[in-house]
Amino acid sequence: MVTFIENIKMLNEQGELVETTITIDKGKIAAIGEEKPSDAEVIDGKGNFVAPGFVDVHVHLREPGFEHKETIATGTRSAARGGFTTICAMPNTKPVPDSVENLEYVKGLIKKSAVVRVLPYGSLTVAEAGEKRTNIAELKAHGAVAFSDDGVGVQLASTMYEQMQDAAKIDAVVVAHCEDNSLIYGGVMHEGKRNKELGLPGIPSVCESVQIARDVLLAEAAGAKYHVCHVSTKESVRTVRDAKKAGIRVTAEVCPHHLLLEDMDIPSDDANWKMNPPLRSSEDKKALIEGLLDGTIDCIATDHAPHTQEEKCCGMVGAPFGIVGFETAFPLLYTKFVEPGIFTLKQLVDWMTKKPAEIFNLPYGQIEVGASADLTIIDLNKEKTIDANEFHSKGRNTPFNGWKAKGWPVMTIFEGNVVYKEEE
Ligand SMILES: NC(=O)N[C@@H](CC(=O)O)C(=O)O
Ligand SMILES: [Zn+2]
Repeated sequence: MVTFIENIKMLNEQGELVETTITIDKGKIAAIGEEKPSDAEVIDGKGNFVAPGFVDVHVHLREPGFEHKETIATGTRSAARGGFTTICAMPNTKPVPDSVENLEYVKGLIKKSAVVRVLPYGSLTVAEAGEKRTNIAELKAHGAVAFSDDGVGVQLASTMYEQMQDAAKIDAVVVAHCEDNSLIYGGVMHEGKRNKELGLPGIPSVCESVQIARDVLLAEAAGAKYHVCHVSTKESVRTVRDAKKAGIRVTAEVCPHHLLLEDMDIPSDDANWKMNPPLRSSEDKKALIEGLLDGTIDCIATDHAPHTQEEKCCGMVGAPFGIVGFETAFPLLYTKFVEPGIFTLKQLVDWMTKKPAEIFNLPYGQIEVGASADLTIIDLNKEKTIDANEFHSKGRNTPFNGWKAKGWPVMTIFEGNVVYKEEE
């Protein structure tokens, strides 16, 4: 069946919005800017903006093992509502995809219930325990998109180095949650001014940056492609910038919440403000924005990390780290950065589509003839108050509840099929 989207605007290379049409045939983009084929089913774009389906390289779907927090079905419906059509699932599940058998099991679950494309990570170590190395060549051959022990840092330099050496041989990307366990000090938020006011234990910035510094040197020695998860501090940005200047193959992501919030915004001992890495200082936030703008940071990833309300009920100490992200990412970033002219619309869209796809060598994130028909239609003028109770995710854990934002996805198309449509 042929689908024809009319009355739609897309970004051109110059970053201007131009009116166009998109013809979809057998799940692929068949034509851009052409006339309606006679037999086509028509979607009225209502003058809205069409972006490539968003690509998120850092998400937690919780299944298998933690279905009380999220399932592949709810997580991917949440992704679709946020405009995401390709998401890379972190391996901190039970079991961890650390063997071909476990990876195949996870792939089977994805096949059964995902409504958007889910690309699973393989872990770097068995059970993400940091000790025994996984066979990444074998995992890559069975479809692991990249390799990470996200949720924890790889503590031993030798483990990281040896995995990077193996990754370099097969051109796989090593993706790191950077956190030195000896520098966490039982912290639940950033070590600065606000944690003292709230009487809560702090995590110093150096806990992150020291491991990035180690890893970029290991990546240089191994000749590996290395990607840093959720960069949160100014020292981390500087370290990545210096490493890039030195020719090291490093890329980095930043999360919406680290661009939008800082530790002083935390209103009280409320676990909906607890995530790892934590919200840092206002100088850190500024450095992250500068890092994106000067190309030090390559892309935006949500780190969608659902937890139950019971787990998040009773203050930060004892609650798990993490906040949900899919259903608020684009409108918040559009409202706070594109509307005031800090980012252009093209920059924001590229950081959420083309750029992450490039890092992981994925053939997605661009609207072009022959590509998978993964599209997000966005009403840039629509304003709405964020209501966590409306989320398609099981998670309600967000610090953005009650925020007003503009630029809401109204329809998400994955492989030519509508997987999300806003209720009118
Ligand atoms: N980011 C978080 O605060 N939590 C993530 C783990 C992670 O991404 O490090 C989770 O799995 O809950
Ligand atoms: Zn992490």
